[in-house]
Amino acid sequence: METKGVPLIDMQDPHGLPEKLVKACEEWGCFRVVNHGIPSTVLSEMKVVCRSLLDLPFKIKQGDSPPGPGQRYTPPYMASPYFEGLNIYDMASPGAVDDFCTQVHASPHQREIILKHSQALFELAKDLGGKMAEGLGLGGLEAFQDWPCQFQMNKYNYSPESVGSTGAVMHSDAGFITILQDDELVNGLEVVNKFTGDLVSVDPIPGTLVINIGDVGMVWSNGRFNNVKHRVQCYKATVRISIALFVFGPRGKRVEAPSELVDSEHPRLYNPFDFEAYRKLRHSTGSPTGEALELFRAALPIDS
Ligand SMILES: O=C(O)CCC(=O)C(=O)O
Ligand SMILES: [Fe+2]
Repeated sequence: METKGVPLIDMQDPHGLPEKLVKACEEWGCFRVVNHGIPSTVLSEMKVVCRSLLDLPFKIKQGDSPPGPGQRYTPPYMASPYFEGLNIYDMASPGAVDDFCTQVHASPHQREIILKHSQALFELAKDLGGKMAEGLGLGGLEAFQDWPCQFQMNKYNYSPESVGSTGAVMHSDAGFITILQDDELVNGLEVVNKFTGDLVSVDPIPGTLVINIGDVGMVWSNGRFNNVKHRVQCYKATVRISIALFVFGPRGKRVEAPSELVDSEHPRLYNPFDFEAYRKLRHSTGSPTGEALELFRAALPIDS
C-alpha cells in the first residue's frame, strides 16, 4: 500500500512487515502507520487535552522550568513566532508524567489521558524498534525498552498574516525515532525526498501516525536509515496541533551501530557518542539537520 508521497505501512501486515519497515526507513526515513493499535478515542482525547493545556496562561505553562534543551515550555518567538510547545522530558521515567501534570494543574481526567496516550506511543515505538532490528537481521532492540524519550505537545497559532510562512523550520529530529500525531485536519508537514531533494507534503490521514527517523537512527543503522529533513508550513489561518514522542538513544550507553551492521564493505561511519552531549552540540552549533554529526565521522580506513 503506498501513497503518492511517503509510504503507508500496515502494522498488522502479515507479509514481511520488518523488511517493509526497513525499506521505508532507508528510502524515506518517514512513513505513516495504520492499524497501530492505539484507539482513535485516545488520539482525539489527547488532542483536546493538548489544546487546553496550551491555552493555559503563560505563567502556568512556563512555571519555574529552567531554560535549555529539556525545558518544559518553548514559548513563541524562540523557535518560530507561531510555534509553542510543552514537553515532558524523560517521559517514561517514574513520576515524570505525574510531575508534569501537577505543575500544569492538569485534572485527573487529563492526567489519565496523557498517561494512556504517552505510554501507548512509547509501546508503539518499542514495537517499531524491535521490528526494524529484526528487518536488519539483528536479534532485537532490547535496550530500546529503557531508552529516554520526550513527549511534546505542539501548537501553531496561525493568523492570516502567517499563511505561506514557516511554522517549524527545516530540521531532522535528533533521536532514534519519532512517533508523531499530526493534526488530522490541518496540513503543513513537509518532508524532503532524499533522492530528488523535492519537498513532499505529508497530508493528514485521520487515525494514523507519522514515524520519522532521526539522527541517532541514521547513526545506529550505520547510515542505512535516512534522518529525514522536514518542516511545517502554514497553509491556513487556524490553530494546528501536533503531539510527538521522541525516543532518543540508549540510556547510559553510547550511540553506535551494532557490529552486525559493520563490515569491510560497510565501514563504521561514526564514532560512538553520548546522546546528551550530541544534543547539546546540535543546539550550541545551530545544526538543525544533523550537521554536527560530522564531528563524529569515523576516519576512513587507510588502504594498505
Ligand atoms: O508538527 C508537526 O507536524 C511536526 C513537528 C516536528 O517536526 C517536531 O516537533 O519535531
Ligand atoms: Fe521534527
